[in-house]
Amino acid sequence: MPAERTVPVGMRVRPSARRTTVAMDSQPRAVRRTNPKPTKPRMNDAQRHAMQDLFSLEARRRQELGEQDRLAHEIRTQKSLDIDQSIRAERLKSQENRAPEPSWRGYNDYEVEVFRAEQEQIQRVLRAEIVQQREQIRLLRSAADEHNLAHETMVQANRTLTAQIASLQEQLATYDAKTHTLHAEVQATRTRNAQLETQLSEAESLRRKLHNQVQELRGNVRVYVRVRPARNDGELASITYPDPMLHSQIELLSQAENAMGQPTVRQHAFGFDHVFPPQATQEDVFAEVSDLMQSVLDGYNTTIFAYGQTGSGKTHTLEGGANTVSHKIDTSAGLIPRAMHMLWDVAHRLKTQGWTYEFHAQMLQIYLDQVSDLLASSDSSSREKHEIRHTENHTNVTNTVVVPLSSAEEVFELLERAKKRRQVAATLMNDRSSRSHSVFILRVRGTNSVTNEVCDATLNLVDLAGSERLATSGSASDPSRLKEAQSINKSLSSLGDVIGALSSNHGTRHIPYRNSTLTWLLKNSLGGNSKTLMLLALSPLKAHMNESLCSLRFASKVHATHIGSARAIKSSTEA
Ligand SMILES: Nc1ncnc2c1ncn2[C@@H]1O[C@H](COP(=O)(O)OP(=O)(O)OP(=O)(O)O)[C@@H](O)[C@H]1O
Repeated sequence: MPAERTVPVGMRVRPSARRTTVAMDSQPRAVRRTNPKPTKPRMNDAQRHAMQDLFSLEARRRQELGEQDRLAHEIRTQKSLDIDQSIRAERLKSQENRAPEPSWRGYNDYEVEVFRAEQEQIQRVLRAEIVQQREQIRLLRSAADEHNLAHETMVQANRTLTAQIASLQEQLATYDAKTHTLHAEVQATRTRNAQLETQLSEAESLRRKLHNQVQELRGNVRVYVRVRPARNDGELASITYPDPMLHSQIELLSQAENAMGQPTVRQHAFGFDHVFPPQATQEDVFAEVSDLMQSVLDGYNTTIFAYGQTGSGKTHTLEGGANTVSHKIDTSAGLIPRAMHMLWDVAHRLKTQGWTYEFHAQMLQIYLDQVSDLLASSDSSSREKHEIRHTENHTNVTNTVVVPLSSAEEVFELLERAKKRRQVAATLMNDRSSRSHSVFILRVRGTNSVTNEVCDATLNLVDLAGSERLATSGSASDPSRLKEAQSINKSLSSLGDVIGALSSNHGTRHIPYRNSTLTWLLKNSLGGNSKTLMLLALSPLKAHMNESLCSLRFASKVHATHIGSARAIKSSTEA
């Protein structure tokens, strides 16, 4: 195996390696010089292989080093080429810009200068970018802050609204529950009210029924008292109504003197079927009278007479402020128009049970004890003589106008016609005082096509002349007024006599109906076969206290009268 080794082409041998080679070469020569031919050391195969590996490793290492040197050389070469190229480019650029020639200090300085300039330029650009970025970051942060703040506010507002919604929902639920409870309560109250109304209505019907029974047992004379409201026309009397629930009592306090001549107060208490205080309306009064209208359709003769001193409200109660324009019932309408409307209404309802009713009206006046016809023409009235005739159940007055009525409204025209003919004269107590008795007579005939029943009844509504005494009315000084007052008082006292006789009559005693035209006309209405209502009108004034007491005493007498039980007048069309 040779001691020299071959170096690959292009591979530079390092000095150390060369030295090693020299040492290796010199040593064997010296050995060769000093020693006789040495015996070749023998290497075994393993050593030989190790050596071969060593050599091949060394060869590879050297090859790699040479390769690295070659690459480094190429890079340097390339770099110097690049620098030359950039120098040429810079020269061209400077020539183009006519910039002063750079002060050359060699390639390295120039390279450093260019590099520094580039770096400074890059730094400037980067700094500017940094500044821009910072500004953008600052703006973004500020926007983010604002956004965060707005978000926070919205979150807060949202939280508040959510809380409010929850609270409102809670309130709503409470209200719902309350409403539900209230609905249930209202429903229960309505049911209870309906029950109470039914009970009340039943109780009212029972009350009226029992009341009618009591009236029939008492002989069918009812007495109602009505005190008219004050009209600023004087000092008020002391009048009280002790039983506001039953409305049946009235008490008056009067000034008097005792035996010693000292002033004392006297109490006068009266009881009637009903007492209406001044605040009672026309409707209230009619409500207590309306059952009598049903009695008329059932065939009972019925008489209502208004009694009381002048100006106490008799005409107002019976006729009221009749609405002559529309002929409708308004609040001031009195008993007569209301009664007519009710009769027509009930008659209309009874049609379904086969009843057909006919109505005929008359209006008479008794003035100076003479009957006259308020519906007759003015000429005939003065000439005609009227005679009162009684059959068993009915009373007829000859030569009087009987008007068939086809509607309730027609009665307003009759009242107007009658009012014009009624004798009205001025007195000291009432400047439109009615100096005559007026009688509205309604004949009712009902026939039933199913049962063939016939009902005949008469309704008398009597507006009596003022009951005042001669001294207080001022009639004494005027002969014609005196004659009127005497006639009025005579007929009213005859009425009292008849009622007195009826109350003490047991079927044997003579009843003085003929003592006055008034009592004779009302014979069938007072005699026991009819229902009678006396409506006493009272003045509320202290100045009329004595007249009021007289009227109350007379009404008490009537109230105490028993004149038998009324019976309906019924027959059959088949008879
Ligand atoms: N209840 C009342 N409400 C309102 N005003 C009333 C009432 N009663 C009577 N008046 C009024 O009192 C006045 C006299 O009443 P009215 O003419 O009815 O008395 P009278 O008793 O009929 O009198 P006379 O016997 O003189 O005819 C009238 O103006 C009437 O309107």
